[in-house]
Amino acid sequence: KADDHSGYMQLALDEARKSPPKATNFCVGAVLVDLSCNRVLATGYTLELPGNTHAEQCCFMKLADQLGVPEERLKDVLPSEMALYTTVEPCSKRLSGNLPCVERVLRLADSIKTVYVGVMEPETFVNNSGKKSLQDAGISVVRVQGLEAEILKVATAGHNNT
Ligand SMILES: Nc1nc(=O)c(N)c(NC[C@H](O)[C@H](O)[C@H](O)COP(=O)(O)O)[nH]1
Ligand SMILES: [Zn+2]
Repeated sequence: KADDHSGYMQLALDEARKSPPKATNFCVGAVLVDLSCNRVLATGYTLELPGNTHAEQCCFMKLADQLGVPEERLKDVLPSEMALYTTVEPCSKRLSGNLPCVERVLRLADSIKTVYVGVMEPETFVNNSGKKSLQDAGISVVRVQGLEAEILKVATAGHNNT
């Protein structure tokens, strides 16, 4: 159904709420969906897994773990029709210097057909969007409207919102 997107984005937002607020990142939630059977294969939220992990990264790491492969081999075992829902667009630059999520998504470009985002990344930390590199790789980037205020409130919970 066309309105599945807000359902999955709401699910991603529920995940984001679990993320421990931090001043140096955003609290984000992500959901990986197998479109062929409309099933959630993995969820993730910022800092869910040890280290300075991002929500999208956690989805991929958890799914790779479930499928018994390293994250780098995920592209060989993923179903061919996936969608990634993430409350904030995948990062294309990280102040920590860790591998941006756009790069992680690009590795899976044969499987991930569409990335649904709740908001584009605010310019708090970096001011470039990975939208174009995703689109250049044939991945659609679609805004899911309606949850922006809630998503941003959760995302910036660790920021001194003076
Ligand atoms: N899409 C997305 N998912 C996340 O889970 C997350 N935390 C961010 N946040 C983007 C922000 O730009 C980076 O958090 C800062 O640039 C600091 O970089 P680190 O997170 O320390 O690597 N963005
Ligand atoms: Zn990221």
